[in-house]
Amino acid sequence: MTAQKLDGSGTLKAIKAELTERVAALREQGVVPGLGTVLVGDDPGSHWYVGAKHKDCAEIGIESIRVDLPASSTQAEVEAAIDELNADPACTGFLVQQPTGLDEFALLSRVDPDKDVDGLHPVNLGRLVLGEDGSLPCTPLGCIELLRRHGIELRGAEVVVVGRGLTVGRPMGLLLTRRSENATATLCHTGTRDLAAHTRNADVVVAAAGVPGIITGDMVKPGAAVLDVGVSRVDGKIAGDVADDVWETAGWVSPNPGGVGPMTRAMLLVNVVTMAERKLAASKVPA
Ligand SMILES: Nc1nc2c(c(=O)[nH]1)N[C@@H](CN(C=O)c1ccc(C(=O)N[C@@H](CCC(=O)O)C(=O)O)cc1)CN2
Repeated sequence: MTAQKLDGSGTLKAIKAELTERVAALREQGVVPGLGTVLVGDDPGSHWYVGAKHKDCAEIGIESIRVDLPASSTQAEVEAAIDELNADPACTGFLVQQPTGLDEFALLSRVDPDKDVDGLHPVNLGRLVLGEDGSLPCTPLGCIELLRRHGIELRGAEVVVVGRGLTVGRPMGLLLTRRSENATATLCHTGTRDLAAHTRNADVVVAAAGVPGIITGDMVKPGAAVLDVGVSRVDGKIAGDVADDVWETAGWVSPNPGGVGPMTRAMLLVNVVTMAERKLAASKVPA
């Protein structure tokens, strides 16, 4: 048996087509959505990601505000760039591309929560815990949307998330256990005694440990869906958390590249457009 592909690249294309219509409707009402990015340093991967985000925006009618700063930038200089985007009315929302090599929590916390397109500001993570409206973190949201668009049922499913990082693992557990998803989520991490015992029982495995090949075929229930979130570089090539033999056991696998990465970009676009729509709706409410 060979697993079917959870096609992130194709899904990104479909989502862009849908968003193009929503952006056109906003523009007709005089609202031009704008995405800002702050990029620090010369990391080629980060440059590629930021370039791809702005290319996506251009394709669907979102304006771009790109702030690229040298690797020598201080915390204060990056915070000044954040303050400018917070105050810029042309910027619907923005993100600071990670990693920056600086105090990332301080940078994240400085972003206006209502302009936080990454959904990682402490206020937005709090809103997620409380079930209030706010931006949702792009990578875990992208995983859920990828499953939904391939007809994979989450309601009542056993989902094992491997990794407890702030950008994927922790918010993933919160998203999966919302009433709208109604999955049972288990968060595994380096302190988990028997990882395979958990993953073998899972209908869905989300591998976000950043350890190349940590999930092998013998650790997966036949027919399960396996999402490969980990991104490591081995000999200059992307290496995911999912070993090749998983394709022989699983029912569905997200390739890497071509799976969760493009979905992260798709959800970023969704967040920008949703923010612009919310601001427009709020401006119409009589005082
Ligand atoms: N502020 C943020 N920084 C980072 C985030 C984030 O969500 N917000 N996530 C990652 C990088 N990332 C988004 O910024 C990201 C990762 C991967 C992709 C993607 O489309 N990847 C392609 C392959 C690209 C390649 O060949 O290198 C794929 O998977 O097909 C987009 C965005 C860390 N930083």
